[in-house]
Order: sequence, then structure tokens, then C-alpha cells
Amino acid sequence: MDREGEVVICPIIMGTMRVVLKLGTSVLTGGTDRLHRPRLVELMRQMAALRSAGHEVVLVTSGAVIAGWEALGFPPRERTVAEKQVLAAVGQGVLMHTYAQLAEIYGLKAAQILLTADDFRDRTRYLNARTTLAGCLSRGVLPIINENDAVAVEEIKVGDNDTLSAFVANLVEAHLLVILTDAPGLYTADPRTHPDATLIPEVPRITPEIWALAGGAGSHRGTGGMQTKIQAAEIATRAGTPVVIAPGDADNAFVRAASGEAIGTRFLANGSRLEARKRWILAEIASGRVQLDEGAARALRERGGSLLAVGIRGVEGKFERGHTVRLLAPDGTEVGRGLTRYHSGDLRRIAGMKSGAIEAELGYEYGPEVVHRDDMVML
Ligand SMILES: Nc1ncnc2c1ncn2[C@@H]1O[C@H](COP(=O)(O)OP(=O)(O)O)[C@@H](O)[C@H]1O
Ligand SMILES: N[C@@H](CCC(=O)OP(=O)(O)O)C(=O)O
Repeated sequence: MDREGEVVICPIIMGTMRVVLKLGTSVLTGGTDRLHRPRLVELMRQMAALRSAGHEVVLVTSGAVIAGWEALGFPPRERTVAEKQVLAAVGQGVLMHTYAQLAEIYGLKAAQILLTADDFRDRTRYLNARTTLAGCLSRGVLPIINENDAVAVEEIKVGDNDTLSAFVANLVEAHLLVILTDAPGLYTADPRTHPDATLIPEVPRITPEIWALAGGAGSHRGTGGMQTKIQAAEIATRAGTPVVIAPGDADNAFVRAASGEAIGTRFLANGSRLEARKRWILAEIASGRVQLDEGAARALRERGGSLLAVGIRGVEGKFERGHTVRLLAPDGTEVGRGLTRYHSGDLRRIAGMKSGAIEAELGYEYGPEVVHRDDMVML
């Protein structure tokens, strides 16, 4: 294999970039019911080309369930959760073995990292995952991530790998997230059902109109269709990471997207890159909702204040101290997200109270700020 020649086709990108690549089932199968090996070879070649040009690549890959289907011979459709988990458990091994072999061809070592929602919710696990990923990258190892489907039940799952890839992009503070799929990008409507739909090359901001473009779940093999891809773009761009959704079968698609070439749809970063702690707050799955009154919403938005109990009108959901909650203005818009210092039961009791009354009500207090400014991300 002419590796030298292949590496040359990666155009020069200034500085070192850390790029997260997400490969959906649709790309890995090429529309079939099994892993499409030639396609995997080609994608690994592109990852190796970026690495050789001095960039860091983190792969988030689907494909465990489909590989399990290939190995065991029964399809995932209409199977119980336990049966799908068997497919994923068998398939993940096959998938990883395939990647490890391909990586070897290009002189790369691959590492498997399986994550679930708890790894983003729990600060210690989050930091552990970050350390492992950083260690892999600094040693030139290619981290290959999937959801830990074999053990994750619905309640603790991220649920789809588009969202997982955005969480990972946050975790590693990526400069770019590239999502390769079987569509040429975001279209004005689902191109499967609307042949006259056209490509949207750039999305400066994710508005309700953009959300409305996403049809339901995509192919019968994929999980979330375009909806979860827009959700991923929203999570990543809010933290300052641009996102490209591009066709996995296009020539050199990953390298071109990483090089800034116009391919697929590019979602521009929303503001500057967030600091690491705030990325964690954004990446975390919000456990509850706190409704603010007009004055509190204004204090947070205009004066950069912390949230005090007196400005809280209502509390929804069950959450512990230190969990992320959504902060909602009276009109229902999300003002921001932050780590709460009081659990949901306590917060219901002290909502609307002046700070001085908290201790008398609860018998203790964790300070006047329910969500401190330093633990908050404004949206
Ligand atoms: N507005 C849209 N633009 C492009 N594709 C869309 C749109 N709405 C829905 N889709 C569907 O999303 C599918 C890709 O999602 P999915 O099947 O989950 O792929 P993957 O396995 O790559 O995650 C496309 O095949 C397409 O049919
Ligand atoms: N974790 C699953 C894939 C879940 C998923 O989101 O799939 P896809 O929509 O194809 O990216 C698997 O490995 O089969």
C-alpha cells in the first residue's frame, strides 16, 4: 500500500487541530446490512492522513449492533432490549477488532473507550475519561469511542451517537466535530422523501426554523436521523466547536471537512471556545428545571449575577446537589444552565425565600447562591 502517496493528499491546515469524527451506521454499512470493509479502510486512511499531518483525531463510531447482526444472524428489529444488548456485546468486539487491524495497516494503535451518560454526569468519571483520552492522544493512539450499549439501560444512556459525539467534542475541547452520514448534509427537507430539497451549506445559528427541517429518525439502521445531528450541532457549537455534517461516501470527505473545504453543511461556532468546566456543565444531561421570575432572569442575563432562592418560582424534576439544572425565564426560554447547590426537595421548600430565611427553613444552608455564577453557562 502506497502510504506515502496517500498522506500527501491531506492539505496543510495551520496549527494542530483536535478533530472528533463521528461515523454513523449508515456510513459504516454503505446502505447494506453489514459492515462495509472497503469503506472502513478508506475512512481509516483519512484518519491516518490527518494524524500524519500533525492533527489529533478522536473517533466516535456506531456499528456494534449491525456487526452483531452480521455475526449472530438475527436482525435487531423487534428484538427485546436484552437481545439488542447481546448483539451490541458481540458486535462491539467485531467492530473493534476490525478497526484495530485497519489502524495497524496505517501504523496507528487503537484504544477502545465505552461511555454512557453517567460518565458525563459524574464529575470524577468525566475527569477520568478526559485524562485517558488526553493520554491516548499524547501517545499518538487513536481513541475509538462508542456507547457502552451492552450494559447501559435506557435511563443511563446518552441514547444516540450524534449526541455522544458532541459530548465527546466538549470533553476533549475539540476544534471541530465532523459527522459523516449517508445524506450530503442538512437539506431543506428530508431528501429521502423530498427529492426537490436543497443543501444548506452553512448554518450560522441553530434557529427553530433549522430544527423544523429535520425529518424523523433516518434509515432503519440509523438511530436519530437529522434531529440528533442538529442536537449534536447545538451542543458543540454552544461550547465554541464548529460542526460539519457531510456525506461519508464523498471522496476524501473527512479530510476535506477538516481542512475547511466547503462540503456538506457547516454549523458555525456560537461565540468563543468555552473553558473546560463550563463545557462540562453544558455536556451534562440536565436533571431538572428551575423557573425564574422576571427579576432573576434579568439579573442573570444583564447583570451577571448568581441565582438566589428569592427569584425562583418553581422547580421541576428530581435532582441532587451538584447536578445540572436548566434555568428558565417566565416565557419558557432557557436563560442558562448551572450546578445547583441544593437538591430538588430543599429547593422546593426555599423557592421564593430571602437568603436569610434558608437556614431557619432547612436547619442548615449551603450559602445564599442556589446556582453560583461560576457554575453557570448562559445560553
Ligand atoms: N433535513 C434533512 N436533511 C438531510 N437528511 C435528513 C433530513 N431530515 C431527515 N434526514 C434523514 O437523516 C438520515 C441520516 O440519519 P441516520 O439514518 O440516523 O444516519 P446515521 O446512521 O449516519 O446516524 C438521512 O438518510 C435522511 O434520510
Ligand atoms: N451504539 C450503537 C449506535 C447508536 C447510533 O446512534 O447509531 P447511528 O444513528 O447510526 O449513529 C451501535 O454501535 O450500534
